[in-house]
Amino acid sequence: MTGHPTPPTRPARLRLDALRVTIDGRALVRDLSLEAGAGRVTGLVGPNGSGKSTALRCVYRALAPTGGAVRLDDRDLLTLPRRESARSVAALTQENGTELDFTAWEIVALGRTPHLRGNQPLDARERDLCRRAMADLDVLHLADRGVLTLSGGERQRVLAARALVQEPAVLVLDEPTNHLDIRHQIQLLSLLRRTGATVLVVLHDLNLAAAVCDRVGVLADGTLVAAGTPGDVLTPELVREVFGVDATVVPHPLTGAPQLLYSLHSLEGRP
Ligand SMILES: Nc1ncnc2c1ncn2[C@@H]1O[C@H](COP(=O)(O)OP(=O)(O)OP(=O)(O)O)[C@@H](O)[C@H]1O
Repeated sequence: MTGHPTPPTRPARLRLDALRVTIDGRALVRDLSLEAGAGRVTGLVGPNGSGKSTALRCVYRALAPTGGAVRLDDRDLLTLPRRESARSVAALTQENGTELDFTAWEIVALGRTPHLRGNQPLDARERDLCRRAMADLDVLHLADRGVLTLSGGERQRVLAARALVQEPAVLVLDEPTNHLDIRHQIQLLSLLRRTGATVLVVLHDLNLAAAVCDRVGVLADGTLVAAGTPGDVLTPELVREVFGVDATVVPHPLTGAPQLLYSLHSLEGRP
């Protein structure tokens, strides 16, 4: 055996092109067009039920859209053989099954599956890759633990390591900071900026989105209502209109990124 056939993938430009999802006559995503630049971090934000996860599910092919296309560079992702799209796109989502009682190491190693043939074992580079991803996410000490015994945050970090070792061209993440304490939130988001992959990430925390994203798309009721840099998009007017919340926006004193300040009175006078 002379090593594995698939070299680390280069980032690809990801384009959602008039993406539409209709289920039981209800439009969950309406003609969504959004570009995630190669090697850039693009965020998707919006209220509960606005269609963020549904759009993301089309990208990692858990759901076939009713219309439109998902393009990787100029290839139509949805017509690629599953194995090929699995090599290009890694997903960290709320529906990653970890019900099997594998060890944390085994779960992370599964990230290499799309690159392997049959029962081919990991080579030295791949084992090193797994070790480094686990160290980066602070879970190397948990390598021999069964995932079912891990806390929510520990498990989330193991799944993040699994997505990273896939060395994908595109990384899609649905609320990746779920369960994570603030230190591990910052650790994961700063890792995202360093992967070099094209990242499309759903975040609820607008301040984290402003800190990590090059561009942000805002969904409301399945429709893209704004897209641009966090500074252009995350304005008090937009937050009021889309989320129904009064926010004060100030520049972060160290980075200049917009930071939204709320108070318990931010809903006052609103239905
Ligand atoms: N399979 C389905 N069948 C019917 N309705 C669905 C289905 N999947 C999602 N929906 C509905 O579509 C809407 C959008 O759901 P989606 O999960 O994409 O929202 P979201 O923006 O990710 O929300 P959240 O912030 O709460 O995670 C919701 O009203 C949801 O109830």
